Amino acid sequence: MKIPVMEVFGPTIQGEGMVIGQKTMFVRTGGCDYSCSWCDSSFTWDGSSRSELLEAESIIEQLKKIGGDLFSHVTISGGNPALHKGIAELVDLCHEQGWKVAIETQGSIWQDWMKKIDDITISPKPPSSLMETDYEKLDYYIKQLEQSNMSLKVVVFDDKDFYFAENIHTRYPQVPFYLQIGNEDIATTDDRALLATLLKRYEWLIEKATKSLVMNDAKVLPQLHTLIWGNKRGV
Ligand SMILES: C[S@@+](CC[C@H](N)C(=O)[O-])C[C@H]1O[C@@H](n2cnc3c(N)ncnc32)[C@H](O)[C@@H]1O
Ligand SMILES: Nc1nc2[nH]cc(C(=O)O)c2c(=O)[nH]1
Ligand code: SF4
Ligand SMILES: [Mg+2]
Repeated sequence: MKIPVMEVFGPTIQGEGMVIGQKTMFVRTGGCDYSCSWCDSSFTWDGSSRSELLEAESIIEQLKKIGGDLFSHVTISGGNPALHKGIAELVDLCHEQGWKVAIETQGSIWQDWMKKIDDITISPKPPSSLMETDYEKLDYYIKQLEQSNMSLKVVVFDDKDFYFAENIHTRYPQVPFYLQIGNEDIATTDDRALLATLLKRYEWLIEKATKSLVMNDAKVLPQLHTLIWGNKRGV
């Protein structure tokens, strides 16, 4: 079953969430059921770039061609990779190669192959995204993954987003929880100015978390790749 692929890149480091710092390859799929106001990967769904329809075997070939033997971990992101049934096969083939597989999704569409994933990041969207979370679907998702290595990650831009994050963490207290700073300027090429802004935002979010009783067990992170490479694509 074919999968729409926007880009395959790496090895680089996972810049976000539960396995931050992990050396990994990325497979970025096309298409999303959301359209977040601040999406840093909108080229996956806004029609500005084209995807290539690939069988899982071809994606494995691409990974080997681009990454050589310099990796043992593959992160599937998007867009929303949960749109694609064909990823079941891709995950199996990665595992046959001895690679671990991580996924980034917003938790809006369930696929049974989700249970095969080694590191699952579910990232519900706060009010600033202008998206609406379907809590019935999210409850089902979290329930299905009870036995899995899963985490929740909420991107925070403002106080309302932080309140949303507190609610998510309170609703699923048993799930490891990550706060991530939002990047408000996804177009700038001025890396130094962006770095300064992001570090200020990080300081602000740390301050919010340290003052919140609800966040006593939360982890607060920046997007590490953005601190290093700015808005560059494919890193
Ligand atoms: C591009 S999304 C793709 C996966 C999936 N659609 C999702 O949103 O979880 C990957 C991660 O980047 C985060 N992200 C997107 N735009 C961002 C921004 N401007 N600042 C910080 N994080 C952002 C998303 O919240 C998500 O956690
Ligand atoms: N280095 C790096 N880490 C990431 N973590 C999540 C990413 C994503 O776009 O899903 C991403 C990305 O694009 N690059
Ligand atoms: S859910 Fe993810 S890929 Fe889709 S629009 Fe939002 S941030 Fe972008
Ligand atoms: Mg990204």
